[in-house]
Amino acid sequence: MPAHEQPDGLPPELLNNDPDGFAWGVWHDRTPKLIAQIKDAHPYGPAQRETMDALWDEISTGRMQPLKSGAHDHDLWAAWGVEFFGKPWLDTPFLWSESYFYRRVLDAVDYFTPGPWRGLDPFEPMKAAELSDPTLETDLQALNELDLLPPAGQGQAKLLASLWGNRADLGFRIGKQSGSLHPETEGLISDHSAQLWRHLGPNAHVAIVADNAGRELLADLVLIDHLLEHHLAASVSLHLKPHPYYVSDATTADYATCLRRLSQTSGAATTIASRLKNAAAKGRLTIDTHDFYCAPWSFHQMPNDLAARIKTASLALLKGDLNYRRLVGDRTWPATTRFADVTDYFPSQVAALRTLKSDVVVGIDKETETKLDASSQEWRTDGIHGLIQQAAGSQYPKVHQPKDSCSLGSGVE
Ligand SMILES: O=P(O)(O)OC[C@H]1O[C@](O)(CO)[C@@H](O)[C@@H]1O
Repeated sequence: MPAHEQPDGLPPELLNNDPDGFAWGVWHDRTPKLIAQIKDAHPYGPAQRETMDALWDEISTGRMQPLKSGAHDHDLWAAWGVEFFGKPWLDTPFLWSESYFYRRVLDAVDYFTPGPWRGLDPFEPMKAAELSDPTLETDLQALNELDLLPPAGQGQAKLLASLWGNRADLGFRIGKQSGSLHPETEGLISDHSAQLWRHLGPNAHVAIVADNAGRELLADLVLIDHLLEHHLAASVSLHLKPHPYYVSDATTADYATCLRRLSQTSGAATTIASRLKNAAAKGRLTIDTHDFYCAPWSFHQMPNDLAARIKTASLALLKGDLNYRRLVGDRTWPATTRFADVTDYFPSQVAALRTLKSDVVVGIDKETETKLDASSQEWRTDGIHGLIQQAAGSQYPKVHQPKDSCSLGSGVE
């Protein structure tokens, strides 16, 4: 057995404690900056500020603590965190701990606590700033020219816009220069888009598991409209986060805000917004969510009720880096591992649209990997490279089986 493999045949999970790993920079560089930004963003009182500072102390010098005892989901996290609480944050898995960090932020700002701060999205000012960026108006006006292309060309352009919209991720940009943006296909290191389109048609039901609000969600909405308008889907369900997460992840409130923003630009954008509202009114565009979308586990542990809903989709389109980590497992997979091999447990046909922002990647051919490794680019994490991957079907042998689905405790869907 190769040295990097675990006895169950899976490569090890990515942890936080590798100074050369991507997670190291997230904890040492981005996290303190993000905490400072959240404290700046709202007129929080001393208790919330002290709790935020204590969280940073705990991460940087202490051991991981459970949620405060009154939290509605205290027991759930207590069970989920049993092997991690009491350990230094750096000694825990990256996927698990980053998710828990965002839960602790909501705790610190009293997001779920009955009282005046309940329900205030700590990341809202950062999301709002993106929607009022003056360059956004020019980008939305460009939709008018797109209308002049033949439908297939429009579709491909909108698919790529939805992919590259994932570059505009607020959490990821903290502490980074905004890298030079590649036009369209430059930077695309794996492209199964032709295969992806083959799953679509007049009777298709598409589930889009969204990632970020702002520019990315706007691009997703434009793509959804295209699918519905051009008979590439009979219906679309848009899966959003049940509460704020990973800074810019889209919630229902963000969806409503983005639709409003679309309708504020005259021409094609307004037309798209009104068609989408119409599709929502007719039930062709539905919104879905599940607490599991903010759980710290990979999709191998997707609860049965969510899996049953996803299973009705002809194609599930998973957006972004975090959904990709959860789909393939946040592990040290060789980059040449087949995408189909690590995703065939998923309840439906699945495609990933992801800008690479963290270490894990699969489905890259050897030649491309060698070329990228030889370049001076940090191609796995620089937020510039992207992929569109789709498993051709289940003709490959299963590499691993889904684990038991996770329990979300009582009171959850
Ligand atoms: O918004 P996305 O594309 O899911 O990216 C989130 C990524 O950003 C990070 O949080 C880094 O800041 C990654 O750990 C994470 O996978």
